[in-house]
Amino acid sequence: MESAISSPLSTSSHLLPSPSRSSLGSRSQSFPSLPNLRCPSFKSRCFLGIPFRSRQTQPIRCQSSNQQPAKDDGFVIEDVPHLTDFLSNLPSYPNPLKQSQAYAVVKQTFVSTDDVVAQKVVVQKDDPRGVHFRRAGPREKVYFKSDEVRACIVTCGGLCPGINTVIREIVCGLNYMYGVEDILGIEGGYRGFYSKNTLRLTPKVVNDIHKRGGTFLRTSRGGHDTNKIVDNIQDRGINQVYIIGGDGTQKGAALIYKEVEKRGLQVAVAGIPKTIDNDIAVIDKSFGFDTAVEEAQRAINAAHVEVESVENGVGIVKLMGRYSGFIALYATLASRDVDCCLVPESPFYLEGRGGLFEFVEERLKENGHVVIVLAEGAGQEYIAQEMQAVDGKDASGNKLLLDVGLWLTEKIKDHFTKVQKMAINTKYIDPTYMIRAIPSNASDNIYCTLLAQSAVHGAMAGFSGFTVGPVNSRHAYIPISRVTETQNTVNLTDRMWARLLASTNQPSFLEGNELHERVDKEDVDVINHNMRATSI
Ligand SMILES: Nc1ncnc2c1ncn2[C@@H]1O[C@H](COP(=O)(O)OP(=O)(O)O)[C@@H](O)[C@H]1O
Ligand SMILES: O=P(O)(O)OC[C@H]1O[C@](O)(COP(=O)(O)O)[C@@H](O)[C@@H]1O
Ligand SMILES: [Mg+2]
Repeated sequence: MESAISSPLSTSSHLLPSPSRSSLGSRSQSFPSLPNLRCPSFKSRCFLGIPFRSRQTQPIRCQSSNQQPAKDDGFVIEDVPHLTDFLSNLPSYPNPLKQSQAYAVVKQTFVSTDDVVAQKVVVQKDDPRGVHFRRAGPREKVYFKSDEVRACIVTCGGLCPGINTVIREIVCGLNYMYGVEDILGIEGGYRGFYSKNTLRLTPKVVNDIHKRGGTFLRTSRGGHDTNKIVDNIQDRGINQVYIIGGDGTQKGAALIYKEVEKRGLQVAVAGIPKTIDNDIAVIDKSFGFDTAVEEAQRAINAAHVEVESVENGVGIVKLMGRYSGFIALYATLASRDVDCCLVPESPFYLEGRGGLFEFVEERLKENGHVVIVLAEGAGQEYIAQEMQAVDGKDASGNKLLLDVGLWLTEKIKDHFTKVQKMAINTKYIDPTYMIRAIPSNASDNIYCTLLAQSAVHGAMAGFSGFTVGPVNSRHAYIPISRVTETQNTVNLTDRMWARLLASTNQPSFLEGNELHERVDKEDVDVINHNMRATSI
């Protein structure tokens, strides 16, 4: 690999020529006719004659660079920063992948600088073209010499199947594709930058780690100190930082990027989104989610076997999902043994007509047993009202949740024995840590590989302050702020939730037209948010 990098580079005939970044000629170009459209963080940039939009600006309608009126078709790019935004004279080099045997027969090794991924694929004829993200993948030019790269990897937040695969593939991707040999592991999350020694990572060291659960680099909550971290990055001569973690971690990554930019350092900061809850916005799905849904089947199956074997058996399985009930929803749909699924987005109530107790009673009479799956964030307001618990937080500032599974088990037990005078058999299963701790399955492993490689290509190409992930199945570079400003939640007005209701035939816990009235008034995200906050 090294010799391939240092050998003279030839342009393979199979490579389609793609315009270089500078040939687009518009990164630092201003638009005299549109003086107010400057984007503070990305400067004034243009793509196919259309300025990029930052989060601070409104959607832009513009003229092309030759001052011909551009077609106003509502095309918007939400682009990621590039090192040349603040280091204008940074030299670039031909991508060593040009010499790669693996890519020798690939029709188009490099992603065209013009390629973008549409956020919305279901559209109507007259809709504006909408928001797009830069397509991920290798670029013809890189902004780092391979032997000058000193990369580091850090993992933060809770565990999730697949973290080790991402670590492994970043190391192998950097080494095998780009000939990078200097890769450091930061131990124990963000605080490891300034409180621990680093680990040397090589393909050999990480060879088998994808077969294990957890994180080879260990993790932590809290301890994010931007200045100390960036001081450390600077002191160690690190110039590529790969940060694997959830929404909290990505917020931390954005602060690191901003500080790096402020100090004018040639450091690429790449975020790889991790969350078992699947609550990261914009991307299709987070890694480890499929594995978690699969593993949850074992807990649901165990609950079903238990309650089927006794009289009036009530099985309760609590799954992960602080604010988003995706694991509960998908695990329920996959299982077919679940009678009722409760998620944080959908309020429920226990007593009276249409309530959970009535439903449980009906199912017990009908089948002799019932299985309830609930996400950990479901019904929190309900429990808090009763328990008057103090608002606890973890080291990262996340609200500590009360155990809804235990609470519901007690409530059901109480109701049937004391009020209904009916003997029931409750079985409560909380498989959270058993699920989180397993290695990722085959499809998540492949997904993790793509994420890692996309991150490596992006950093080598000089992008920074970005998160990588699939948008409508195509990997894209997404501004970090886009994945941290909102959370992905189960949309009760989507067909997926209706599919669940149709499959379990559970009550919707919503009075008649209440939901539809709200849909008319507000947009879907607001509804989800309101539903979480509604007291029941
Ligand atoms: N708003 C924030 N700004 C900076 N760092 C943050 C922020 N929120 C969380 N972090 C840091 O990110 C790391 C992981 O956050 P946490 O919420 O525990 O997990 P996750 O990233 O999985 O959501 C912790 O080290 C925490 O200090
Ligand atoms: O007990 P821990 O390690 O703090 O983790 C519990 C939390 O971690 C999660 O599994 C994932 O949370 P993060 O993605 O924020 O790390 C949640 O579902 C759960 O509430
Ligand atoms: Mg989080």
